[in-house]
Amino acid sequence: MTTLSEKLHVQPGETTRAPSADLPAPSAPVLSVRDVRISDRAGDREIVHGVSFSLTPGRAVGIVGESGSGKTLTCRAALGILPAHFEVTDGSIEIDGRDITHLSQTQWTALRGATISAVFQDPASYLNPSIRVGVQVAEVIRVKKGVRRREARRQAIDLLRAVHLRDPELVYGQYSFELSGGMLQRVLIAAAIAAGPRILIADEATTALDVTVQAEILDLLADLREQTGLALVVVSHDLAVVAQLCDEVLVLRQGEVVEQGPTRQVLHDPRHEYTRLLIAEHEQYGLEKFLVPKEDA
Ligand SMILES: Nc1ncnc2c1ncn2[C@@H]1O[C@H](COP(=O)(O)OP(=O)(O)OP(=O)(O)O)[C@@H](O)[C@H]1O
Repeated sequence: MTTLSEKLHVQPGETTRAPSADLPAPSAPVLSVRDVRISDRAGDREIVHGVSFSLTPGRAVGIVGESGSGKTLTCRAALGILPAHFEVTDGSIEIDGRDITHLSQTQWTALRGATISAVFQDPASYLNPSIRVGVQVAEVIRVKKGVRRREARRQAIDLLRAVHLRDPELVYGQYSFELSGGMLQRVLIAAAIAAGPRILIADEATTALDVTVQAEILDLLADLREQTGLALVVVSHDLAVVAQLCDEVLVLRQGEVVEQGPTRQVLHDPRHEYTRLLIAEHEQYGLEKFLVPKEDA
């Protein structure tokens, strides 16, 4: 069975980022996506028709749009894990100023996890049901940081505490079936931030959770962003999630960015008919409670 390290695409040799004179200034973008186009070679069709955004540390960008609009493919391109026969056919993706669209698998292993990481929907599917969850997080730490098992265990417990799991020692020894969906997503977030990435992609990470737990996970992501300068890419079909977390939003429809701008501006004063439609659909879920009136913003 594949391990959590493999599922998170973590390879030995990835190390936690150490401060370096080579690092760009804190305000320089950690992620720049410029006019990225993604095609399906098998079907000979372009799926994503030019997406651009830029993310500096501690900022959050949201990508919203209907199912199949290309949100996940855009994220997978930034993670270097596009499905077979998909490729970036135009544009560029830079992480820390380095173009990553043509990296080899080996070059990717030095970057992924330690610089850019991700959490997806359905956290249970990323965990092995027959191994204690804490051991799986510790294994990610051991592989990434090359530390001994005892130290990896200590750091795993610290991380479980950092993602606000009550009684992290107890959780460390539990199996995935003993934990709720919200707890499992916290465990996955702990694993995703284990090597101190600068960018975290949260792709429908709260979609399967009930509203209260979803709010707690969103608070956790907001805390991480504030306290560690983590930059977030938040993919959601739920505008309320994006309204709560993101500074900027991109509205995707059929692979096309139909609207993009500061979240409040786009959600208060949508220019595109499709954005208006999305907002109308979400009003019943209480979107307005996340939107501070413009004059108070
Ligand atoms: N592994 C794959 N194999 C074949 N086609 C795919 C694959 N992944 C995505 N696609 C196609 O690419 C298009 C964009 O998919 P993507 O997953 O990026 O959409 P999305 O906006 O994230 O949708 P959802 O909200 O349903 O996840 C889809 O229409 C789908 O047909």
